[in-house]
Formats: sequence, C-alpha cells, structure tokens
Amino acid sequence: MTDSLPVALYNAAQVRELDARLIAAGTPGFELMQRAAHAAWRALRRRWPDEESITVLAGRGNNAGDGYLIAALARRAGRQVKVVAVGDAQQLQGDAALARDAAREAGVDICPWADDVTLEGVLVDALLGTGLSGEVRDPYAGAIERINASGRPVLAVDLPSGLCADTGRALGVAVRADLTVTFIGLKLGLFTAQAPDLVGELVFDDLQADETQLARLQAAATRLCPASLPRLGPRPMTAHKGSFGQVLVIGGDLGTGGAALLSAEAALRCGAGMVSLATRPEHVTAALVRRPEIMCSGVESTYSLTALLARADVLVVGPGLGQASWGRSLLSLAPGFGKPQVWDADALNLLATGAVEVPPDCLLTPHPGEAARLLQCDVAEIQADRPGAARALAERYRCAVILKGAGTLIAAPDGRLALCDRGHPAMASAGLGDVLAGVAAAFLAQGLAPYEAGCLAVWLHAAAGESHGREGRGIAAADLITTIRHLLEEQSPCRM
Ligand SMILES: NC(=O)C1=CN([C@@H]2O[C@H](COP(=O)(O)OP(=O)(O)OC[C@H]3O[C@@H](n4cnc5c(N)ncnc54)[C@H](O)[C@@H]3O)[C@@H](O)[C@H]2O)[C@@H](O)CC1
Ligand SMILES: [K+]
Repeated sequence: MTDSLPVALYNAAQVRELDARLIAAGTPGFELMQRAAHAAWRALRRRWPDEESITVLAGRGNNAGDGYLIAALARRAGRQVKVVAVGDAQQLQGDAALARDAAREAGVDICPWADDVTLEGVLVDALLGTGLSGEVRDPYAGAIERINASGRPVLAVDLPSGLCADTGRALGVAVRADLTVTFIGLKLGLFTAQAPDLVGELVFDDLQADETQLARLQAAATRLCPASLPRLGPRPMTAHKGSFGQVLVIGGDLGTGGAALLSAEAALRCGAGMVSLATRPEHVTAALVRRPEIMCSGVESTYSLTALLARADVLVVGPGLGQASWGRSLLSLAPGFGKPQVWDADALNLLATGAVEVPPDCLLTPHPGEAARLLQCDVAEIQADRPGAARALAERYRCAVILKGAGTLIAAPDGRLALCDRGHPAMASAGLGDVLAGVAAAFLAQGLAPYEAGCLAVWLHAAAGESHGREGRGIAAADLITTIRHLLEEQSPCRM
C-alpha cells in the first residue's frame, strides 16, 4: 500500500531544482546529505535489524556522498562496514568529498572496486542517483551486475542505480533492490516501466524540505491515491435512470463476443443509468441470458446501428470489434456521434491504420502494443519512455489517453499526467482491458470529463485487481466487476 506517499511526482531535473532551492533557502547541501543518510540508515535498521555487516558500493557523485555518510553512521553504531569505491574515491568533490572524509574519520574501511571484491551483509547501492545520464558505463555496469548476482539484501539510495528517474527504464542495467529510500521528492521513474520490479519496498523521506518550496514547483505528474482521485457526486433521492446516461458498447465480432459483454457489464455495475450493447446477432441470446439488464441488439450493418446511436449518451467502441469489414463499418459511425466516447482495442488498431479518425476529447485506452501502432514505433520505444508516449498520444489525437501496463499513465491533451502505482501481476489476463473501458464509460455517463473518468477508472480497476491478485493467478476479468463496484461506493458514496 502506498496511499501515505506524496501525490506529486517529479523528474530528475525538477528534483535537482528542489535541491537547489532548499540550499538557496538556507539548508546547506551537506546537511541535506546527512538527513538523507539518517533516513536510509533508519530504514536499513528497521528492515534488517540483525545484520552485522554492511557493504556500501559508492560512485563519485552526491549519491555516493549519501553512501559514505550511511557507512559512517553504521560504523559508529558498531557494525562491520566497508565502502567499495567504484568511482575513484580521490576524485570526489564538494559535499561528497566531505562525506568520504567523514566516513574515514569514523574508521570506515574504503577499498577500490575490483571484479572479485567480496560483498558482505546488506549491500547499500550508492552508485548512481538522479545524476545518471545515458546508458550505464563500466565499471558501474559490472558492479551493478555483481550486486544483482550476489543474492544479498540490497538497499538502494534514492533510486536503484541504473534506473532512469524520469521514465522508469533501466539504462542498460539497473540494481534490483529490496528496499529503496528516496529523498525530497518522489521520482516518476520509481513507479512505471521496469521500476516495479527493481525498486522493492519504497520509503520516502522529505529531508524536512520546506513545503512552500515544494508547492511552488510544478510536478511532472500526479500519483493517484484516494486523496487525489476525482469523485462522483452523491445522487439526489429524485434521481432516475435517465439522469446517469445511456452507455452503448459496440463490439463483439464472431469469436470475441465476451469482450463487448464485459465492457457493458462493467458500465452497468459502475452506475451508468442504462447500458445497451450492439454486437453480432449470434451473441444476443447468450448476452441476455447472462445480463438481462443490458439492452442487447444484433447489428449486421451501420443501418441498424444508427438508431441505437441516436439514443446513446456515451459510446464504448472497440472491445472484440475485430478489424474486418463488420467492425470497420460500425466504427465508421463513431466519429459523427458527437458525444463522449471510449476507444479501445480494435478501434485503436483501426485508428492506427488510418481507416478512421478519432474526434477530439475522446478517451483512448491503448496497451503498449496498441500505443506503438498508434505512434508508428516499436513497443520497446513506448516502454523506454512511457510518460513521453502517453503525452505524445494525448497531444497527437487531442484526447485523454490511458497507457496501460504496470505503472499505468493517464495523459490529458493539456499536459496533465497521472500515474497509478496500484495493481498486481495476476492482472495480466484477457478481458481486464474490456472491463476498464466499460468502467470509464460509466463515469463519462455520470458527468466526469475524459481525463478524470480515466483516472478514477484506472485506480479502482487496479485496486480491485490488487485485492483479487492476493489470491494468486487466474483472475477472471468478470470477477473484478463487483469489487470495483464496492470500491467505488467507498470512494464516491451514492448517498452521503
Ligand atoms: N544537495 C543535493 O543535491 C542532494 C543530493 N542527494 C543525493 O545526490 C544524488 C544526486 O547526486 P549527483 O547529481 O551528484 O549525481 P549522482 O551521484 O547520481 O551521479 C553522478 C555521477 O555519476 C556519473 N555518471 C553519470 N552518468 C553515468 C553513466 N551513464 N555511467 C556511469 N557513470 C555515470 C557522473 O560522472 C557522476 O560521477 C541524489 O540521487 C541523492 O542521492 C542527497 O544527498 C540529498 C541532497
Ligand atoms: K543508488
């Protein structure tokens, strides 16, 4: 659970700016470094109270400075401590050099890096922090590989070395930590792309930063948590089904009929006033048996869809739609709909082919593969800079975008960016995206704007997935729907 962490997420340049402002406002850099070392040392003792030996792997910048001061604290507490200087310890400058001297004074043994150096006890990774630029070079890359192969517990100082603070990408190679203690501001890169497998437990310490300095700096993104989520208002007693919109789901070609049904069921369970489903005639009976509340129509062509569109308030198009002529022709009516809509799955694939154009102010819900097709690049490029990809899609299509995957991002065309750090690997299962699209559509139908609907839907979906994920593999997407409904009621009660 990360609900107690701050909401603001920063990139490396912004954290450097925060450091500079704190120093200019009267807190010396060395004082901040001491506070950082105390915070890390506290976290180390709490996590590994009985560990007698500590090996600090230090680089050459201020991240190393933190490491030398941690070593000094551990030595003074009677632990057996060694610093392995991966960068030349003689070349340290400024506060980092002062920290090295403090470690020497405390009696810490400092030895140079060698491929066969012994790594004992808890390893403190103080190689690279926010100052990392470009792919990790040797000897750091070799040291990181040794840390990962050691099987020892690892505490990463500020962020796992090699992890890009802006994107969560491992720059060639990155430390796999059990515990990361991060300072001053949360870095966006701690939460997305490869980061969830590298950061381990995350502890944040603001180093007693002046809140007014923090407040003045525009954050790169907002971390979704109960306090920062949009809410649906309570319902008046006089409410009727027409007050909360009619969601129309279009999809479910032969062989993928369940996808559209999952979206429709999710929209129903998240409070849409009415839900209808336009699908292949072959699927109507089964859909009605499962959910008689959904108004289910078999559509062969655009002719029968036109009347359904005239009654709808919100559209979900794409789940199980296919890319053949049936799906293509139905999708061709969506741009003229003129009301809020969610484009998912094959609607996005058809958008990427240029077969159709999406109107502005829709909500697009690509996974990384679909995002790559939309931006005409490969998936690795999307994953290398997920915040950049989400922003680029939002700008290009003038739509809100949910870029799915661990550390899901929600981007608005005006530049707002939100990140969801909830979720569970058991959620890697077919049909969960269809549910998400339906949940978001229900929120559009209840008056939220696309970005806000996306944020609320993503968080509830991830939190529900987490609670089911605790039971292990094998989540069926439909299982999530009732849990999402309960979480929504906790977050946005129907009656106050
Ligand atoms: N006053 C401050 O600025 C504070 C900084 N703090 C710590 O300082 C860190 C930032 O310090 P720095 O800006 O000195 O940077 P780092 O210590 O993160 O890294 C800089 C060093 O890494 C090397 N380097 C950069 N890219 C590399 C690559 N691709 N391969 C190999 N080596 C590379 C540089 O040559 C330089 O020696 C934070 O992460 C945090 O741990 C904390 O002590 C809090 C206060
Ligand atoms: K580090």
